[in-house]
Amino acid sequence: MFGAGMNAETTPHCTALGFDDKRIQEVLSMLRLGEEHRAIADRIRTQVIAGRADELVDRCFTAFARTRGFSLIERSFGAKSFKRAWINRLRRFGLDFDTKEYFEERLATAAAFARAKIHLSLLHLPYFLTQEILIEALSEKFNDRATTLWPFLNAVLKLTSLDLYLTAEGYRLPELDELEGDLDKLRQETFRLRRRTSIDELTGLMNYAKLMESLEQQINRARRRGHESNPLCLIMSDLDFFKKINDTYGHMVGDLVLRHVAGRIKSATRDFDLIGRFGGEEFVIVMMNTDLALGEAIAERIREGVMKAPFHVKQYNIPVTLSLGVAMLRQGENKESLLERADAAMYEAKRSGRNRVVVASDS
Ligand SMILES: Nc1nc2c(ncn2[C@@H]2O[C@H](COP(=O)(O)OP(=O)(O)OP(=O)(O)O)[C@@H](O)[C@H]2O)c(=O)[nH]1
Repeated sequence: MFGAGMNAETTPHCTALGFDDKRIQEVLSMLRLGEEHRAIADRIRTQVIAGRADELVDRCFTAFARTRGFSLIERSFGAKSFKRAWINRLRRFGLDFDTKEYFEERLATAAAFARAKIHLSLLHLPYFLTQEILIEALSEKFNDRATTLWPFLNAVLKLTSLDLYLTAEGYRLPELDELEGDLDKLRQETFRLRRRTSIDELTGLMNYAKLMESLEQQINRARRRGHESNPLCLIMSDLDFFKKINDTYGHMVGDLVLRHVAGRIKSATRDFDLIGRFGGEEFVIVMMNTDLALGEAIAERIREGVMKAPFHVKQYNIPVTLSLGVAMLRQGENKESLLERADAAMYEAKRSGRNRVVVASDS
């Protein structure tokens, strides 16, 4: 609202528009407003405005209230309170113009008007009218004695310029809000897209692309740090006779089974192991700082975790087992070769009866 009171402790509009102490000083020096204007503004308040603020505003308020667009001010802020605020602001003319609070009040007022979609020129008008009132009142008081009058007129012009400048700045705030809102939406969209491109929607595990990217990164890391001290193991696991589950209970139940299996694999592994859905009913686990013996133990734990109890899906109890192949990264080996060896070990587990772990030879 025009001239409404404000909370001196917070200056959010100043902050949003970058009006820190340095920028405030820049603005004041641009307008050549200095210490001497404090004293002049003081004299204007005490010698010209004091006791006459109502009358001075009254002189032009009726005409102002007839301007096109005033009804918008009336609707948004109320004509009476707008007038009262104008009078209060006149009483405080130029008071503490070099403080953050002064800037904040004008910026906040302008932002409120801009948000109410009231045109900037309509808010500029009371400042121009205030300027006119004061020039008239000063001319009357000093009887047009130019040399005495000039410093006062000069202060009135500069302080009005400051108010107009701050008003125009404050009008930018809704635009910034909008930009910030758009940025927020963009961030959310990016986040959503990133999730969609890296997460398997059914199980919440990494999808194939993300899994491959992470595997590549971990292999490079293991290479940099040395295979000996940083062994890397990979498990390829595949549900046994999953086609039968789909055929018996339907594809939707099959999907839920896959989701439950993913959950049990997660519980059987460590927080820092990487788990991904490799394809239909195949899961891959990448384990850093894990040698073949430990890799095998974790694969065993996964197998037992899945087998230990049937999955309750809808009204069915569905037993599921996994076949798993484990391979450890060899010196100079790439991800394709590592995956192939783990896959071959997994097929070996299938061939030799399923529901078991086979370890690929590391030599
Ligand atoms: N419900 C569901 N089924 C899938 C999905 N992806 C693959 N499948 C099914 O998984 C089954 C895999 O069957 P097969 O490759 O013959 O293997 P299996 O029946 O598990 O037998 P073994 O692997 O030899 O033990 C097929 O019926 C696929 O349609 C999926 O996302 N959801």
